[in-house]
Amino acid sequence: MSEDFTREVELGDGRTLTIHQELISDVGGVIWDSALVAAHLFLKNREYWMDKKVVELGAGTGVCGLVLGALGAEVLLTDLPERLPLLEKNLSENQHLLKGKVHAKSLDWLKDPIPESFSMKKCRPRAIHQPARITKKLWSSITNLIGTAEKNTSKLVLDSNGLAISSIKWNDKELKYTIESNGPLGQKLEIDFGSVQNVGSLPVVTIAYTTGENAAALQFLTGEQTTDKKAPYLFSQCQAIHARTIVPSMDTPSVKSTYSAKVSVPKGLTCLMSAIGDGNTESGDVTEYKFNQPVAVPAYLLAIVVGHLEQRVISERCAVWSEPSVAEAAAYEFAETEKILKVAEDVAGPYVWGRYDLVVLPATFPFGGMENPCLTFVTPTLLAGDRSLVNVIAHEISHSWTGNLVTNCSWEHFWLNEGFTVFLERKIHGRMYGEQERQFESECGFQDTLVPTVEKVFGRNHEFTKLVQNLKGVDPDDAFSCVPYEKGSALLFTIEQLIGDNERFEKFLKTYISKFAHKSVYTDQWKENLYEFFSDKKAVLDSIDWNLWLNRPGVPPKPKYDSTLMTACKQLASQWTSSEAPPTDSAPFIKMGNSQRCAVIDAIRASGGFSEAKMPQLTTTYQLDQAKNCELKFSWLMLGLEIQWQPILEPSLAFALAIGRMKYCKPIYRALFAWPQARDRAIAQFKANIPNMHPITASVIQKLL
Ligand SMILES: CC/C=C\C/C=C\C[C@@H](O)/C=C/C=C/C=C\[C@@H](O)CCCC(=O)O
Ligand SMILES: [Zn+2]
Repeated sequence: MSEDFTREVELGDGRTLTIHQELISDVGGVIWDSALVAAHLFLKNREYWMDKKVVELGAGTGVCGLVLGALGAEVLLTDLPERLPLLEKNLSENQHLLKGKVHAKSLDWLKDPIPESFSMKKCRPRAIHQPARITKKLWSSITNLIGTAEKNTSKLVLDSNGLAISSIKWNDKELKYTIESNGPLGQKLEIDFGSVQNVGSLPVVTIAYTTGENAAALQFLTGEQTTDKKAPYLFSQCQAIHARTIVPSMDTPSVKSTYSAKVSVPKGLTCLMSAIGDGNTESGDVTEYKFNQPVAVPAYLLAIVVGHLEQRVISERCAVWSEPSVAEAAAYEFAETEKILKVAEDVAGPYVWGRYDLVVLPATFPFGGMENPCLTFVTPTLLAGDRSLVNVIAHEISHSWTGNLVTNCSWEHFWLNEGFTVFLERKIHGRMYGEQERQFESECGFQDTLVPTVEKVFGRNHEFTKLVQNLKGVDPDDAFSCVPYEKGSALLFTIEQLIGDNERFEKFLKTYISKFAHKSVYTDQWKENLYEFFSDKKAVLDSIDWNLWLNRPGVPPKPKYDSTLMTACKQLASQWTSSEAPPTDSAPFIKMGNSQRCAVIDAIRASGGFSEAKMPQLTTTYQLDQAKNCELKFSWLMLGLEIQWQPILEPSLAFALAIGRMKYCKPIYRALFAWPQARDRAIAQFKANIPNMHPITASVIQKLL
């Protein structure tokens, strides 16, 4: 919509407020309507407001401020400096209607106290009660180099979701465009080139837009919600289909493009992106950062983080960024990053991305890690203090080849990203800690993660237990699980065993990566390449039931693992499950590595029906309630929840509240919602915490209800 328009707000006493669209023009129709809805909600609760001395509204609430002013309230509106002229213009145009005083002042979001989001119990339209934060709308205009348009190109179709487009130009000429709903997947933005001649080979389209208030890819945190509780914070999560909530794009992994960006943030905050930093300049109270990503990437790998960050150098090409209070812990935890990267290059080939930095995000980050190029995002739950969870770093580093270089062409073939990456991650683990460890990690993944997910979470006939899935009409976030990771890596493990030559299989991996680098692939392309490389092993490959592995639901045939380490775990577990007199000596457990300790607890879980009576002794013998390692703590919590052991309730609620990593909070909430005695408390806790949760996490947990 590019025409200007005004909206009327009936005040209910014969007077009408006229409000120009440009007051919130930078967010356009979507938010404009929610602001009007909020205004009408305010009107419905006028008596509630009239007893307020001064109502203080956060950013983006000018419309409601006007309504309250018209009703006689004294209102103090804070908003971003660049919006004040709009606000003041609207105030003066409606001055004759304002019974109360409405003041507008510039929001200095680093210094101003966050306006108390007053407790308007009766109606809390979320769009209103956002305390003043980092600009809720990510102002941006992008210049899209569309590249050489085909001769008869007349239209460009992009994905959008909640973006407020204010103009689209070809060089300086306005282009016509339409926005059509695409259901829950957002909107289809169709730009019509037909009205202009093709000027030269590099048509440049400039789209001026802003993101919506609730862009799913973005989490805005107030200072209070960060680890250090100092400065506001912003981070993105675009995978799988959220890039379209922050940039008009071909939001599919089958399209790749380079990108550059200029980002202005308030002085004192650092901005990083999934790209190479290209310097920054300060002017006044703003710092402008420039970035360049010269390697073509799919839209889901666009990433940005803004916060009070400190850097710790690990090597010439590796560093870790975090809020100051965790900087030393992060530097220690991830000190081996360069070593892991070198092993990965040996397995997969040259590292093409230049830098490999890590940024430790606040606890609301929904995933263990996200493989954003040049800048892996990680959860603070990896800060175990003993480097016992750096397999996630090996995983995200491996994505530099499988996923970021060779990319699944669509989310139905997600296993080409994740199954291969888990396989590479464990190859690195094997190189660093021995083949038995690789076999053990692989068996844990199959036995303790894949099997319970298929059998207990989805059911063995569920579509999402297939390797290649049909996701038509499905939000990939809802289909996300360990299946592509563990079923995919188990298939590769099986093939490698059948080929009977690990070295030769690793050569195949390297060749496959080199052949499909910078491309997007689908399963049959990979399979064809496999047969080509092992043309002398056709009979062996034909012995694989491909339809069962690729297209059938359920648990696949279990590969043959070296179970030396797993057997030790199962033996210790059986001392707890089978004998009346469980062990009292913690030494055998303490001597084990963290993965083995988790395997002991998971084996007890898998035995089914572990006696509640033994939980106190198990907990104290191994001090599980004090576990610093989140993987071990999670296994213990799930054991207690699965047998509905009363003392597990409080620690489970506390863990799910503090940790936004879905690998943990989703199964914990699912178990709490299924426990009659815990359900109401868990639902109340979840709903109260939604404003502090990542939008993706909140949406996924909401669907468990
Ligand atoms: C079959 C599902 C198809 C596509 C799903 C794609 C993306 C789902 C979206 O939710 C994003 C997932 C991001 C995952 C990031 C990191 C993982 O590798 C680790 C997740 C588990 C963990 O927390 O360790
Ligand atoms: Zn991954």
